[in-house]
Amino acid sequence: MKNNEIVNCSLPTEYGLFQLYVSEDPQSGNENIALVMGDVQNGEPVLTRLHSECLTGDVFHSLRCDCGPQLNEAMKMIAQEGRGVILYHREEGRGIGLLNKVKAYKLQENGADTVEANIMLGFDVDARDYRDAAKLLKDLGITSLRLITNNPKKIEFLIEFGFIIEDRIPLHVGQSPFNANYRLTKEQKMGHFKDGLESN
Ligand SMILES: Nc1nc2c(ncn2[C@@H]2O[C@H](COP(=O)(O)OP(=O)(O)OP(=O)(O)O)[C@@H](O)[C@H]2O)c(=O)[nH]1
Ligand SMILES: [Zn+2]
Repeated sequence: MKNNEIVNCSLPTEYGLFQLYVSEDPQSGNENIALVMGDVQNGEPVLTRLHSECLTGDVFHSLRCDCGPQLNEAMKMIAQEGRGVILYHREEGRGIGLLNKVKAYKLQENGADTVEANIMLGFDVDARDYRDAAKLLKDLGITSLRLITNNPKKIEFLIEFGFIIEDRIPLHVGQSPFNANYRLTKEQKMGHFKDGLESN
């Protein structure tokens, strides 16, 4: 089996200097993305954010979700420590893609919650597959993590994939009246940890 090609360059950001790594899966052609700061191969647990792509939140500052502030906060936390990784996982809309996420948003405007909307469209509640992203993390020589998340499924997956999760760090940002139902559904129907879904 052919190995992934991995390229990198430096990426100065508002939060500090990261190294941008991009790998391409030879079978699927999918690109995987990691922003790395500091020495992440020295065996110490690495502060890590496995961030699911959200064009509307990450780029357009949408208040329908909490993704944009979560990404910014995670970059800030990593910059403060001078060490860590953002894995930017390109499975928009919990894996259903942007077009279908917009269909789901439209259904939500007529009363469905995020889970019901996915089901009405014929999708799993959460269609994400983290394997490619986790592979890039392994390729970067990382084995042990302090994971920034409110989602227990990400922890379960990474443990199954062979990582040691030394700690979980909740995120407390991105709350707005526009995403109150979205956060409530994550807590009540998707099992997300409550601590990060409320303001600090
Ligand atoms: N299908 C669908 N996807 C959504 C919706 N709102 C946000 N998303 C996507 O959900 C993903 C983020 O997932 P979340 O459940 O908010 O959070 P998480 O990444 O699982 O957990 P954290 O690590 O705590 O942030 C992004 O890919 C968003 O595009 C929605 O209403 N429907
Ligand atoms: Zn979002």
